[in-house]
This record gives sequence, C-alpha cells and structure tokens, in this order.
Amino acid sequence: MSTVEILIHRLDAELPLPAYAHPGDAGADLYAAEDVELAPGERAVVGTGVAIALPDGYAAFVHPRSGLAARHGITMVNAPGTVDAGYRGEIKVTLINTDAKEPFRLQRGDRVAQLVIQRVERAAFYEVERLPGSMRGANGFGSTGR
Ligand SMILES: O=c1ccn([C@H]2C[C@H](O)[C@@H](COP(=O)(O)OP(=O)(O)OP(=O)(O)O)O2)c(=O)[nH]1
Ligand SMILES: [Mg+2]
Repeated sequence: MSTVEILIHRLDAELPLPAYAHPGDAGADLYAAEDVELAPGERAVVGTGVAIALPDGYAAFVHPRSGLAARHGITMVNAPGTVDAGYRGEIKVTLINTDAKEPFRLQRGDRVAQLVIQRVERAAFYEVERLPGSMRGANGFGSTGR
C-alpha cells in the first residue's frame, strides 16, 4: 500500500494522533476530544482534536466504526463525512445513537470514527441535451428486485 505524507496539527496535545490499528488498514482511528452522552435518537458533533492539510487531489472521508454500530447503534448522520483538501479546521464527527432504548456514553480518548484518505478526481461538467444510452438507463432504486 502506498503512503502519502499528510501534515497534521494537534489541537489537543493529550490525544494520540490518528493511527492505523493494523498494517493494511484503510481507516486510521480518530479519538474523541470530549465526553458525550447520547440518549436514544440523539446526535452530537464531536471534535477529534486534529486538523490536517491534505495535498491537492486528495480528500479524507470520516467513516463510522462498525464495532460502535454493531454493539451500540452508534453511527454518523452524514457518513461518510467529506474533508476537503482546503479544510484547516478541526475534523469533527456527527454521531447519532440509533439504539431505541440504550443511551451511549462516549469518553474523551475513545476511538470515535476512522479517517480514510483517498485520491479524488475533479470533474469538468459538460452540459449536453441528451446523455449517451446505457443498459441500465434510468432504472434504479430497487429496479432489479429484492
Ligand atoms: O464529517 C465531517 C464532514 C465535514 N467536516 C469538515 C471538513 C469539510 O471540508 C467541511 C465541510 O464539510 P461539507 O462540505 O460536508 O459540509 P457543508 O455543509 O457543505 O459545509 P460547507 O458549506 O462549509 O462546505 O467540514 C468534518 O470535519 N467532518
Ligand atoms: Mg460543502
């Protein structure tokens, strides 16, 4: 797997830098900068204590962690969150507790989400009167059945 060097600034010196749990992992875990308690159905924007400067042609995507999702129903409202190359603010996570009954308590220092760094293309949009045909056409939204 190739690596790209990314400048990172810690807004919270006590939190670890984002880290990959295993070699080959796509997502580097992000740490929660604050304690949060989420009632069932409640959401919150949680800081991660880090800001980055991505090279041009890259974006970072904030993804939920499957363990929090499977065990506690914790996911992200806007998953995956998009971090633009020009963004210099703190990376934040929009958590939501989808569990019907159980509140969830997140503690400062817990791994709250994961950051996936990807190359991205910029599009030049060419407006046309008619798009080229395709096998799928306009079918979608379950058109192939269950
Ligand atoms: O999960 C996320 C999503 C976004 N961001 C930051 C980085 C991103 O570059 C910026 C703007 O995000 P986005 O473009 O998704 O939000 P918007 O509602 O379109 O805001 P804006 O008008 O500032 O672009 O917010 C995060 O920290 N976490
Ligand atoms: Mg935007």
